[in-house]
Amino acid sequence: MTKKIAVLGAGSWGSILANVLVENGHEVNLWSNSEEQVQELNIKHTNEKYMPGFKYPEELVTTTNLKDAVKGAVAVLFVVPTKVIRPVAQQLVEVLDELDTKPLLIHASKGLELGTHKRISEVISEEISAKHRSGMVVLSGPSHAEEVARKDITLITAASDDLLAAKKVQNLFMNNYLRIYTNTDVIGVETGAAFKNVIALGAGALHGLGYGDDAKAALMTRGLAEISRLGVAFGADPMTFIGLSGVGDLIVTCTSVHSRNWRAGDQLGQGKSLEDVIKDMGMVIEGINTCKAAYELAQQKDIEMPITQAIYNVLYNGASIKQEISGLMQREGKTE
Ligand SMILES: NC(=O)C1=CN([C@@H]2O[C@H](COP(=O)(O)OP(=O)(O)OC[C@H]3O[C@@H](n4cnc5c(N)ncnc54)[C@H](OP(=O)(O)O)[C@@H]3O)[C@@H](O)[C@H]2O)C=CC1
Ligand SMILES: O=C(CO)COP(=O)(O)O
Repeated sequence: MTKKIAVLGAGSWGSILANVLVENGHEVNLWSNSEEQVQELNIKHTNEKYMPGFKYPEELVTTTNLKDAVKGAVAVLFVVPTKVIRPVAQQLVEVLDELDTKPLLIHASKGLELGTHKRISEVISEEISAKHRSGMVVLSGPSHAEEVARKDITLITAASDDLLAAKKVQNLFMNNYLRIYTNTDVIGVETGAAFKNVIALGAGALHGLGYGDDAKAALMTRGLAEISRLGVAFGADPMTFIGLSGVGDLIVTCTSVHSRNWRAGDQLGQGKSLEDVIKDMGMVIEGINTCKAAYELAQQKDIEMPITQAIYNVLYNGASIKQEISGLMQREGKTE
């Protein structure tokens, strides 16, 4: 049955998830913060900055008016960078109050809020109370917009404390190339999604420096140990980290040329400055802020996270990547 859905964020992932929903027969309003992008999407049905060469369906409606986008929507999907989740939620709650509606809220972003270290669903729930929403679901897992755009096979997770709400999201998004699994470990799914971006920066850096597959496997394996350690300290179920939003997303982000985090690390490894990497990427590199949040949390909770600390030193203290790798290798011998 056709449902009206609002998608907030017209970047690579937001616009492609909106495309999936249109293909699944839903009425979709995509909210953008740029009048120029709205014109491009509504008239030419393209989004050259974020998804070059892709043709969007004519049925997709893009607008800068949040109220128009949300009016009548049974679900609202956040797909904006983590750093603007709170201000966007603050804008949305005003509109929901005015419209007096209570949609299902979904988010597909990956990160932790800087400063508070809160998970994205926590930030949204803080700004939009139960009075203005009918549920909160996290959509996450190994998925690059570029591959979903060409209908490659992709499997992801819909996580919620409320299994019925997760099942609704499963039904909205599932089709013959996108398969959704439900999950009730929201903390595990969100922390796995956030922290894998930090390790992906490291995987890219190893590639940029010319290291091989042994080093990549080592980083991913010991990186997963750090992700699980910190996630469990948040209250996650350790088993979640061997699922799609854990090792699944770690694999795709540490090995794919589509990953902005991997590409950023690769360029750092080749000697480009962080400032230039950010400027030239033109898209969000979530791992940079998440690394700071993860580093601070590890310090606060006294959790051993040597790889995260090394990446933090490179990003925030101007340390040399080679020296950090050497420091990691010279640590005293450990039991696995
Ligand atoms: N790309 C992917 O394959 C995947 C991405 N994700 C996650 O999805 C989230 C979004 O990523 P992605 O779409 O790739 O990012 P992009 O950098 O491609 O796009 C971000 C979009 O958000 C918009 N935006 C930024 N600030 C605001 C604001 N205040 N109000 C409204 N819109 C705003 C940007 O607009 P502007 O052009 O004005 O900057 C841009 O359209 C991230 O957390 C990412 O980790 C998850 C899975 C896959
Ligand atoms: O989360 C992603 C893949 O699952 C996208 O990763 P990047 O943000 O590094 O492109």
